[in-house]
Formats: sequence, C-alpha cells, structure tokens
Amino acid sequence: MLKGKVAVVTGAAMGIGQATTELLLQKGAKVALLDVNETAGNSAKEALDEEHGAESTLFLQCNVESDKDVKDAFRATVETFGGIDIVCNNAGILNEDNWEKALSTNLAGVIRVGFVALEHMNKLTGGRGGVIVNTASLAGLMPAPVFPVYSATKHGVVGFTRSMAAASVVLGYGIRFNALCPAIVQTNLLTTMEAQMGQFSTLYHLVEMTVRSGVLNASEVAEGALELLTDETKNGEALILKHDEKKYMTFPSP
Ligand SMILES: NC(=O)C1=CN([C@@H]2O[C@H](COP(=O)(O)OP(=O)(O)OC[C@H]3O[C@@H](n4cnc5c(N)ncnc54)[C@H](O)[C@@H]3O)[C@@H](O)[C@H]2O)C=CC1
Ligand SMILES: CCCCCC(=O)/C=C/[C@H]1[C@H](O)CC(=O)[C@@H]1CCCCCCC(=O)O
Repeated sequence: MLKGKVAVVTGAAMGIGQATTELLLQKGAKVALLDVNETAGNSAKEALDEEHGAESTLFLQCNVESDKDVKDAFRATVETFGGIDIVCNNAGILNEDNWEKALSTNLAGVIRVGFVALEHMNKLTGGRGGVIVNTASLAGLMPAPVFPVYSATKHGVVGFTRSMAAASVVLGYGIRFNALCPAIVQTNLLTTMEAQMGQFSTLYHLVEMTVRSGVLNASEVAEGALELLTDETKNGEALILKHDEKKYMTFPSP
C-alpha cells in the first residue's frame, strides 16, 4: 500500500511513534526515525532491521526543539531516500512544571517540523506533495483539568493542523494535513504521567478513573494514523480514538 513512499516519524523511538513506524514499514514504506533519545532510537532501528532490512530505515537523532536538528534530519532523509511523502509529526511530552518546555516541544516542535517538511514536500517548490499527520490528543479538543498546559499545546496542534490544511488547499501545496486525537494510550507517557502533572497531580485520581474504563494500545493509534495517511478524502480532519470508539470531530462553525 505504501511501496515507494518515504516517511519521517518524529518521536519514533518509543510508544506511538515506534508503533507507527512498524506499521508504515509493514505497508512497504521506507522510514526515517527521528528522536531526541539516541539510545532508544538505535535500539528501535536494530529491532526493525531484523524484519525489514537495515536499508528500509534510518535513525537520526533529532530534537524537535532545534531548527538545526530538524533541518539536518530532513536533508539527510532526502539524501538517503530521495524525497519525502509522509510525515508523522508525533514527538510530544507531558511536563506541567516546565510548561515552557512542553510548549516548545509539543507546539513549537510540531510547527517547526511542519514548516521544514513543507520546504521539502510542497509541490509549488518542486516537492512531491503528500500528507502530514500531527499527533494531538483528545485533550486538544476538550478541557483536561489534569494537565492544562498539555491541553493548551494540543489545542494549538489541532488549530495549526486545520489552518495548514486550509492554506494548502488555497495555495496549492498538494499536501494534506490531519490531526490524530487519541484518548489515553498505554505508553511511557502514561507510566510517568502522575510525576509530570506537577501542581495538578492531586487530580491523578481522575486519570486513574479514566484508565480503569480502558486505554488504547500504541498499535491501535498507529492504525488511526494510517487511515489519515491513506484516505485521500481526509484533509483538515481530527480523528478521535478511544479504546471503544473511533470518530471524526465535527467542529462548530463560528
Ligand atoms: N500516551 C498517551 O496517552 C497519549 C499520547 N499522545 C501524544 O502522542 C505522542 C507520542 O506520545 P507517546 O508515544 O505516548 O509517548 P512516549 O513518551 O512513549 O514517546 C515519545 C517519544 O518522543 C520522543 N521525544 C520527546 N521529546 C522529543 C523531542 N524534543 N524531540 C524528538 N523526540 C522527542 C521521546 O524520546 C520518545 O521516544 C505525543 O505527542 C503525545 O502527546 C496523545 C494522546 C494520548
Ligand atoms: C477514555 C477517554 C474518555 C474521555 C472522556 C473523559 O471522560 C475525559 C476525562 C478527563 C478527566 O478529566 C481526566 C482525564 O484524564 C480525562 C482527559 C483525558 C484526555 C486524554 C488525554 C490523553 C493524552 O493525551 O495523554
């Protein structure tokens, strides 16, 4: 289904990014794994090499907070694989104490990666076009008293995604932009959630209540990403994933 396509996945060393990378490889794409964690990134690549061959992937250490890292990683991907068709703009953290870092990673990072991706993919400037899926969260569509800063960053990701989708149509970039909005997923982010909630950790029992009703696994989220990547009718959409439900957000018009 994705034979001949080249994908970039940020935050690819663990969790949702790792599961998405695996699924893209299964579907025939070549994948550049970008992650700030070099040890985890190298192990993720090694594990994939056995099944998919070393030449199907590239691990590039990249902090999405750094312009230089992101530009270098995209350039290296194009040099290795010849172009870029798919970007999973997925790296993100929870950190209510160091809220400026959360903003810098989750929102500025997604915008930075989106703009560098545009330089390479924009049909108007010689790119092949393609599709970008930004990982937001259900907390980007509803209030989350348990982590207000995280929720603000994810609302920003949804707004940026929808606006870029509209810009792409008006300006003719040939790129679709969609947002993935999962509820709680069983990953490292969940394991470390209470510690990262800072002053809101007194509300952790609300997270526990939500978790008791069921959580997603990373592979289910990867399947959602694949839908947004491959369904060419989807642009400017926010796909909500819960452990027991999948639906597209209907946004009110102003
Ligand atoms: N786990 C959950 O409940 C949910 C997670 N999400 C979002 O999904 C995305 C992935 O999260 P998970 O897989 O759960 O987390 P995770 O913690 O398992 O994996 C995140 C990956 O991103 C990398 N990363 C962190 N900061 C980075 C940076 N500055 N530059 C490059 N890489 C960086 C980490 O090294 C790690 O490999 C995040 O954007 C998160 O906000 C959305 C909804 C639910
Ligand atoms: C299974 C998801 C149900 C979502 C609806 C709901 O009951 C929301 C509850 C919030 C409660 O205040 C405590 C929470 O944790 C809920 C917000 C969950 C937002 C999902 C964010 C997941 C993430 O990005 O890590």
